[in-house]
Amino acid sequence: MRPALLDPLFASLDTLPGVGPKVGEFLARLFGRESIEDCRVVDLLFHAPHSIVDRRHQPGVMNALAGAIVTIKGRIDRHQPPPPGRSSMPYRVFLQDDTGELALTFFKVKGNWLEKQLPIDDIVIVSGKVDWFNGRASMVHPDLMVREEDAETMALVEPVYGLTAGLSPKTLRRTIEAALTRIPNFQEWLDEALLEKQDFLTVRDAFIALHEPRDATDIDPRAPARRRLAYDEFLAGQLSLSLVRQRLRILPGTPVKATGALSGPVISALPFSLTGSQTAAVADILADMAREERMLRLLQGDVGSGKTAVALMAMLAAVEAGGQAALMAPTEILARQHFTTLSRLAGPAGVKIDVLTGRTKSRERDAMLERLASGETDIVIGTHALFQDTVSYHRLLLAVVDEQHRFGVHQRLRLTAKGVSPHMLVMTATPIPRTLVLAAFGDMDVSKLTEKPAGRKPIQTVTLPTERLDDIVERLRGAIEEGKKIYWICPLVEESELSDLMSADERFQILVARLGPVAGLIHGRMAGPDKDAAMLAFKNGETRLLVATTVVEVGVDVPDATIMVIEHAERFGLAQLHQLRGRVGRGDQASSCILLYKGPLSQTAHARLSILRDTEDGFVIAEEDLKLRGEGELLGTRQSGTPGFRIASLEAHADLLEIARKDAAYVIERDPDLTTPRGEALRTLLYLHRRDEAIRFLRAG
Ligand SMILES: Nc1ncnc2c1ncn2[C@@H]1O[C@H](COP(=O)(O)OP(=O)(O)OP(=O)(O)O)[C@@H](O)[C@H]1O
Repeated sequence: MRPALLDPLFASLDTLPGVGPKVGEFLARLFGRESIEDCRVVDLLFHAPHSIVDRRHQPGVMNALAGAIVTIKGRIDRHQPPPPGRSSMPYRVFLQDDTGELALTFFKVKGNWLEKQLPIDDIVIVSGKVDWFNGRASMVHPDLMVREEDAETMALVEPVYGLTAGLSPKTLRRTIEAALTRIPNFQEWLDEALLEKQDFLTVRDAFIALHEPRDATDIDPRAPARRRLAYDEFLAGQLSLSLVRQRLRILPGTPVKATGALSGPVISALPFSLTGSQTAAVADILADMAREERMLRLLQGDVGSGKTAVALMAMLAAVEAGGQAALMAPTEILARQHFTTLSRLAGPAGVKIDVLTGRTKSRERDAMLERLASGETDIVIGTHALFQDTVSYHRLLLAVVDEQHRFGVHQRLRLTAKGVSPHMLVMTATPIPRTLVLAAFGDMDVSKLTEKPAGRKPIQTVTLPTERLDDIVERLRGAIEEGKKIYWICPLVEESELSDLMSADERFQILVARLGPVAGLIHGRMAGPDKDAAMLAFKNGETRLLVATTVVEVGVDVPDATIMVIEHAERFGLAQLHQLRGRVGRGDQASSCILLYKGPLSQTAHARLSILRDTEDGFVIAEEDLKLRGEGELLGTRQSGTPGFRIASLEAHADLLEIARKDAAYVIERDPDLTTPRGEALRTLLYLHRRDEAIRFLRAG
């Protein structure tokens, strides 16, 4: 049971003042959750600021750098409302300081609030982003405007947070401030000696310091508050992994003897022969599965290296031994794609396959659950719906978890907690650095697919500025006429006033207007069946160009798609670009990838794109990504930190990971059921970091 002391932090977000349905929806989107019901107050605490606004530094208008957020104190000189009847023109208020003039620019101004708030000759302090145009400085909708006499009320240093369209910085900050008041006084779960040695803050102080930075050094991952929280995050992860391993040792596995009765015919019907790496991985897996001990193996393979075929061979072995296998995919699209592929490959051999996702209708679902429970179904594919409490298996011998790069042990834990003890194969895309494997999975056996299937041609990658868009569209017209298939990737779905990113919707309209009805559209906010239809139309060739967001990033397999255009490539993380690009070059035709960027590029962004242009080796890319991200440039939405961690970063906190691993081992050895006072406190830690599923394994849980 979760300690009562955590209740205020695990209350739903809408228990915080100012969080209604609208703000709730924005926050859910910010945290990547379906709805506000899935968000807790504690989520806000872990949403760390990525920079600060420092209003102590007031450079003067003429010294303000374009694009920088600056604070300027000056006298209001004059107002320039839009001419009558031209309300779409901006309202400008001119402010002067010793160095020059700044135009405060406002759109859609109603009433006379500006005259009241910024009367002529008043001295005011404004803060916001400065733009330069023809030697004139302007600031569009300042973030802050206060009169000189109210200056004390102004926060001199403010944290800046990642936002989502519609959510204002002010609202988010107010909500986070409210969340901070809910932090209880925790019983310390760290060892006294470690606290002293590392000079760690208490958890409560660390959260407060995280959200109340006093200067830029407080934003650095090495800041004391972040180190404390990162350590806790690693410790919670390592502890829960150790608890699982301890449990795994207790529950024996069932030895699985592959007979070849199914895999034989399936292999001979494959349209290709397995690569050496695939064969070796299959051999490793079958050897593990034949043992009494349960398998816990990681299958790593670069994009397009053919992990699915390996997983299929393992699943067939389970079926041959009279059992069942489950394959859990990270997304609905992928679950359905696996279903189609595996049905095609294994269906003819008489293997019964079902697909179960959150979207499966209740009647169909009931029938499916019955088939699973009776053992009629051999292989079930699905999303996390597979491991809900209502699902019971006849004889589950193997669980394959296709994690791609959503690392975490949660689903695996849930499965083990169901009392079944299948062998476990975890698949991840992109070779990931060893430290990351350790952080995400603990010590696991690893098989790697180092070879690409024969006949693959290198993907020709070019980087081009957005200005070349028209040429590209013309070239695509030619390519479509030749029968080629093209992905066009956009970063966001919605048109946002705050950003100049081209949304998928908007790009789709433009491309249809230019190229005709050959284009399709797919994005995360579409209804499930619409997504399927869009994918299918592209697969079948009814559409030849698929405008997509990153929903196609993981696993999507359309082998005859050969061209990919990625818009705003500079905004994606390297590993993510590698994943995206991996959607082409999956067949024997030559493929190309066009990375469109909007300049000017920062040095890091430039380096990032060059690496991608120069190599297709996922391992090199992953290592470089880790190195480059360290430069503090927060590009890419999900790739901006270490996957699966909210504060901890392997790059900045590798030393802490090692300590946490030892600490966890020490605890488990002496207090395997977490019953000592420290053990009790550590349970709170596990809940706080949502690693509490491990607690169910404890005898006194
Ligand atoms: N040995 C092989 N020879 C030729 N083609 C193969 C071989 N193995 C798999 N393929 C094909 O290569 C493509 C990629 O395989 P698969 O979808 O399993 O990749 P993956 O490793 O899951 O990659 P990603 O992570 O990019 O999705 C598929 O179209 C598959 O049919």
